[in-house]
Amino acid sequence: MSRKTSDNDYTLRSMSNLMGERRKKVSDDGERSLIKAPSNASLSSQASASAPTTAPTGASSSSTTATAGELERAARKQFQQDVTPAFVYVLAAFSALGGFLFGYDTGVVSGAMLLLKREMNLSALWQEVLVSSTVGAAALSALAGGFLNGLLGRRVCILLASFIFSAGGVVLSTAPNKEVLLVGRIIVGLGLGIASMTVPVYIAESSPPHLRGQLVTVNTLFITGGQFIASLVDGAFSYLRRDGWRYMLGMSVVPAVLQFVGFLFLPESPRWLIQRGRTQKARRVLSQIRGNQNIDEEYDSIKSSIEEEERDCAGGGPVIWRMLTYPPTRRALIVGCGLQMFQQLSGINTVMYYSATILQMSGVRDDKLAIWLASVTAFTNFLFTLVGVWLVERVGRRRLTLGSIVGTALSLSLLGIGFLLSAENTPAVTLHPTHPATPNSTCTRYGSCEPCMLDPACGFCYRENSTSLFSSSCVPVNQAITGEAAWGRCSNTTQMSDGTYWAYNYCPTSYSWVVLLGLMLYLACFAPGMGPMPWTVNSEIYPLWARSTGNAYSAGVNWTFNVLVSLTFLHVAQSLTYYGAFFLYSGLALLGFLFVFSCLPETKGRRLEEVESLFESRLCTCGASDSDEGRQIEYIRVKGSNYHLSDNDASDVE
Ligand SMILES: O[C@H]1[C@H](O)[C@@H](O)[C@H](O)[C@@H](O)[C@H]1O
Repeated sequence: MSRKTSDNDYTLRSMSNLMGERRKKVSDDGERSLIKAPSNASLSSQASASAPTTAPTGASSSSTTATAGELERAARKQFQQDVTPAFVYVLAAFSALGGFLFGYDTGVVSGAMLLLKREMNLSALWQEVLVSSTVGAAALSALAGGFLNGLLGRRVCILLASFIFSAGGVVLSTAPNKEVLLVGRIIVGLGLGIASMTVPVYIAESSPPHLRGQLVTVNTLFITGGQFIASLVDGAFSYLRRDGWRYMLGMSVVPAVLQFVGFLFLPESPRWLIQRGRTQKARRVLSQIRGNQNIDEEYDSIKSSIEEEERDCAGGGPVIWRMLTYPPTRRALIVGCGLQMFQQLSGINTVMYYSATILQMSGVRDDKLAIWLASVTAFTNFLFTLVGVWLVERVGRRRLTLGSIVGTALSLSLLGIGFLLSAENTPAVTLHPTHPATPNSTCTRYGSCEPCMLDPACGFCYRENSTSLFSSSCVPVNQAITGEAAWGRCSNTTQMSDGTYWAYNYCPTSYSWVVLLGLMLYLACFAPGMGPMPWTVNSEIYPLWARSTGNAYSAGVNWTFNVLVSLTFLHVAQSLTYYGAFFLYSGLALLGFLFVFSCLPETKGRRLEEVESLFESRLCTCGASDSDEGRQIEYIRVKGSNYHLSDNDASDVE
């Protein structure tokens, strides 16, 4: 608690220990020279210096010149080879199957719904209920997951989640009617909530500090990978005349069973074991996941930090109450929940959900092709999450998130501009037919495509020749099949042989390239930072006693805003237009930037036990109040430490 440790201190200390113990051979310009291990301080200072450094050589008389960066890189590489057994990667990969299921189950439903609504004759309300029931159930079970994690441990919770996923998959694929489908979707949501909050915590607690960010970010890579695979499965099974949705929804059983079996053999988190007093087991697990590294230092540090926590946080009341009344954890919770909220407010799931519509706007009018091309969007999200995995330990969480959210805000504005240009140049309605079947239809009132498209009850029916649109009308939609008009020229299919088209949810435009560019830029900016960092940061900012509760609440916030944003998107677009909606999300992302800028400290390279101290600093002003400062100083006194309130003011508190 009272440790004042610089970034990477642990990693560098361990590196220099290794180097000191064994005098590593480091290859430089093809010449092998024995480099004397620098002390921790000198390694740190060398690392910060940019001038070339002459590395003192031991046996060799020739001196080798290496920059501090090269030295650090070589030492880091050697260190990582020595202390990162393959087991940690296996453990992270099996855990991240939870992320895969998260992505698959949230992604597959849009394609499944296209088939289901036809086969089961689902009303719009039932479709909405089936989609959002999973996300709603996930929000609730994420909250319950906090309690279960503390009680049963991370491993049992992951086993439970994969069991629930498997059961949900079986129910969905065999459902005889929509009521059973709803039960299946709720079951899957219960698994999702538990997995989404447990997996990042489990990976973070098992990883060595220098890999933690990367391995937790792999979980988000699996989420976006799951969404991508789901889009391919949707495309493939959309050709089946009957029961395609059963395969789409049922396929999730495969990764769920794989994860369940894998976790029968994987160990519990060593931190949870120590907290529960199962110290022998914890030591065995630590040795297993740290390979040939000496685990004493890490074990002692976790243990003493838990003992301190138990002493200081012995006060009663539920964990969430203790978190809210203790300034460092309150600030951490605000940062964690705020990040998750802004992730969803930046509109990722509207972009993912409406990518088919956006693609249609760009001229892809064939439904099947639009479904296939939507997988290009999902793939872009996946690809750029990979960039995040690569960057997280290089540039750190804070800079990655800040850069990502600025880019996200700008590309959302570009999307807004694309929609604005399309709206300004929207084609006029030239014909105003009526039909006795829909006497009170609002569709006949509209003079152009834009307002017609924004009304969910109407669609735009138009004929196109090579240069312009002519004979266009706004007609009511067939509520059972939104791909068709209720009557008239466009009532049989979306594209007629004479060049007549039915556009539902979009308008023909020549500015679609701006929208497409905005979409690609959006994903390229969002996916490396704002996509994974909320999950990664949340897995590391809470002390052990508050970790599962903190993650439960922040995951709950993520799911709640997910359902809020995706359910309200069409209504927001209706009242503000599409461009208004995207400008709104852009503004919200800018607010998110201010929030991240003032609240998110850098956690890269620190041991989990050290991260709490970052939220004791006055520099992190989120959630601080005047009375807190007194409490905080008192708290530091109780610890009897010389802890610096912040690195900058360097004033010790006795
Ligand atoms: O981090 C993930 C990821 O960005 C997904 O693409 C998105 O669908 C989820 O809502 C989000 O939590």
